[in-house]
Amino acid sequence: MAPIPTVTLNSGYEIPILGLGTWQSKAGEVVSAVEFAIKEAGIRHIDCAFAYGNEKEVGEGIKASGIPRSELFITSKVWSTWHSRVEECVDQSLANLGTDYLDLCLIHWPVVLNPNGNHPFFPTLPDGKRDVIHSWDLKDTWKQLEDLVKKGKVRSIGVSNFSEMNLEKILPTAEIIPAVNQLELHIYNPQHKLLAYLRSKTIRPQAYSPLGSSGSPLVADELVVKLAEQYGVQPTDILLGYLVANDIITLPKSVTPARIKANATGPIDAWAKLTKEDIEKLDGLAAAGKQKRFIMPPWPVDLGFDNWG
Ligand SMILES: NC(=O)C1=CN([C@@H]2O[C@H](COP(=O)(O)OP(=O)(O)OC[C@H]3O[C@@H](n4cnc5c(N)ncnc54)[C@H](OP(=O)(O)O)[C@@H]3O)[C@@H](O)[C@H]2O)C=CC1
Ligand SMILES: O=C[C@H](O)[C@@H](O)[C@@H](O)[C@H](O)C(=O)O
Repeated sequence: MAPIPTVTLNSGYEIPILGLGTWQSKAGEVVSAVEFAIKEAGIRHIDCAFAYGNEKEVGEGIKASGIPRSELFITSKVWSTWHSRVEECVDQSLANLGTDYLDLCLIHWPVVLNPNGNHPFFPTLPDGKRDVIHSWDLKDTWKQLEDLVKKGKVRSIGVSNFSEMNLEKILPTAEIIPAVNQLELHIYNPQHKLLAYLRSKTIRPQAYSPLGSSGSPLVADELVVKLAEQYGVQPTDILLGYLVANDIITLPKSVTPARIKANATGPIDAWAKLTKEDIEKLDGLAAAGKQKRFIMPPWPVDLGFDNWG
């Protein structure tokens, strides 16, 4: 099995271009999924988050794989109720994952939720809306992450779900430029303008929900099905290969062994087969009327994204 190619982050560290997503992977399924991904599918990159509530089981899967920690790339994310307590959040992720450092740690969302509200993860106000602290300055969250790099608890730091508007809130005072911005990226939400901005700042994009999230709805797209038939590959290979061809770090989630294996190998072959014209056609689908986001939590604030809502 050929190793999955890596790309270099602005921090100098290498990251495998394909990883395994773990959001909504049930505790009872994720241990064996992670073990299988590492042992049998050549996956070395696992995308986790404190808020997913399954990092302990992900850690068990990592341990069961028997692969040395130094060969793995593990990402976690600081949840919105922990912006004022970044180290506390990261320490819990480290303990759950059974490691003493993260390869990458992200701010999960550029929205701060009340740490003293009516729920530890999703506090709400009496009107049912999320209980957001509007006065918090995102650069203070970023500074805490920079301090964790200095302490050796995290190697690279980045953001997730940040528009240009929110990146501009941290970049002027940042000592460390974010290594990545993890975003919803796929054929129906390619965010071309934001990607050009990120590249101008050396920030690498990471694609979440590359298959359209739960149930992988994007596999039914007409052009994707046509290209898959033409090249004798799976529609998922076209969806993931398209992102990899655009130099985007891609994070498909699965708890199904055959799919985990297919997602780790197929896209690299598909990437080699896709022509410039194929990529241009896939790049143009959203502008031609198929623009769609699948992940739009009810944040009661403007995130500064095009095509939100
Ligand atoms: N930063 C953020 O805010 C976010 C980050 N993420 C990250 O990105 C990851 C991926 O995104 P996610 O939203 O989970 O969705 P994906 O686009 O990865 O789709 C996951 C779905 O596709 C199915 N699937 C996977 N592989 C195949 C295949 N080869 N053939 C058919 N179906 C397949 C899975 O089923 P099954 O598991 O049953 O096999 C699951 O239902 C997350 O798990 C998480 O790590 C996601 C959303 C937001
Ligand atoms: O990483 C996954 C997603 O960001 C997920 O954590 C959120 O969409 C969350 O369910 C929410 O409702 O805000």
